[in-house]
Amino acid sequence: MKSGFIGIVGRPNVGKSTLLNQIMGEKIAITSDKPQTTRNTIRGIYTRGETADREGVQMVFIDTPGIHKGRNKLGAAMTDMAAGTLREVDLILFLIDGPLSAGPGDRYIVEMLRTVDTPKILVVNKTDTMQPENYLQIYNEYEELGLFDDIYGTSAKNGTNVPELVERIEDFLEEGPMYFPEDMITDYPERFLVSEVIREKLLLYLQEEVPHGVAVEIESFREEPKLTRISAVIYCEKKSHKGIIIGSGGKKIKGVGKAARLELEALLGTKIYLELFVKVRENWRDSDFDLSNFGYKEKD
Ligand SMILES: Nc1nc2c(ncn2[C@@H]2O[C@H](COP(=O)(O)OP(=O)(O)OP(=O)(O)O)[C@@H](O)[C@H]2O)c(=O)[nH]1
Repeated sequence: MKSGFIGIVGRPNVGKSTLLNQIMGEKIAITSDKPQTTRNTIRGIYTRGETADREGVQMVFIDTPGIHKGRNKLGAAMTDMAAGTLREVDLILFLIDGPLSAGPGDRYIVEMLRTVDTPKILVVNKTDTMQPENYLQIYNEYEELGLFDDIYGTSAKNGTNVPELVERIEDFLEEGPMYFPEDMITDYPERFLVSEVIREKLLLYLQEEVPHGVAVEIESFREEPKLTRISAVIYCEKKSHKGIIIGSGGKKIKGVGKAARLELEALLGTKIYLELFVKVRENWRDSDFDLSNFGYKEKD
């Protein structure tokens, strides 16, 4: 069979998680319309068994966090993680959703990609929002760079051209082992999934500057026969943020907890008792200790 690792890179909000979910056909990466949602690397594993006329394939997708010029240590650590990923994978999918001339974000990634030998496919996503002439302009602009082995237009949201892209990815993979069991979709521990779902709900319920200064840590995760008990701490940067997260009479935090619990019950297929606490930890985004503690940075 063929197998390999595929890194997905692109500016925040271009649709990396949506594409991954579309390929996998199941919700594993967390999406939201606020940028910088995905802080950790999430893997999706796509396995197609061998049939009479086709060999089997296993693709291990690595969803890198949004690469961007880091203004603080969190941003810089995210960019480092993504750059390291690019060198190790068998193929890079670079997602964009607009012209190169539109902003510095994509240019920054293009410059990074120039330094990496790994084969690359450019994915022009959100074609459902583009006029054909806009698509053509983007296509030409990028083709002139001479950096990509192929260019695909997709709508990750609708699934347009996604199966074709998956087929093309296969061309870049070589004979290799099954890295993971056939029925495994993601190797991320449930704990991580839980913290991401809680964080996603926070992003939905909170406005403006608070969400990105928020981290979620799972304190305990206990599986009982008919119930999973989870207790999680939401860390925020300021005392005033704590008040916003809790809301008057605890309304906000109850809403977050309920929405997270319902989704987690569906995802994990069990009843859940979810307890949420809010704590203030000033400047956690600039602290090396806290970054590694929350799992956003490799420990030294
Ligand atoms: N119209 C349209 N919207 C899309 C498409 N793909 C993704 N989106 C939307 O774009 C937003 C961002 O999508 P994500 O998948 O979270 O983006 P991401 O690149 O993973 O973002 P980060 O995790 O922040 O790096 C969401 O609101 C998606 O619904 C698409 O093909 N068409």
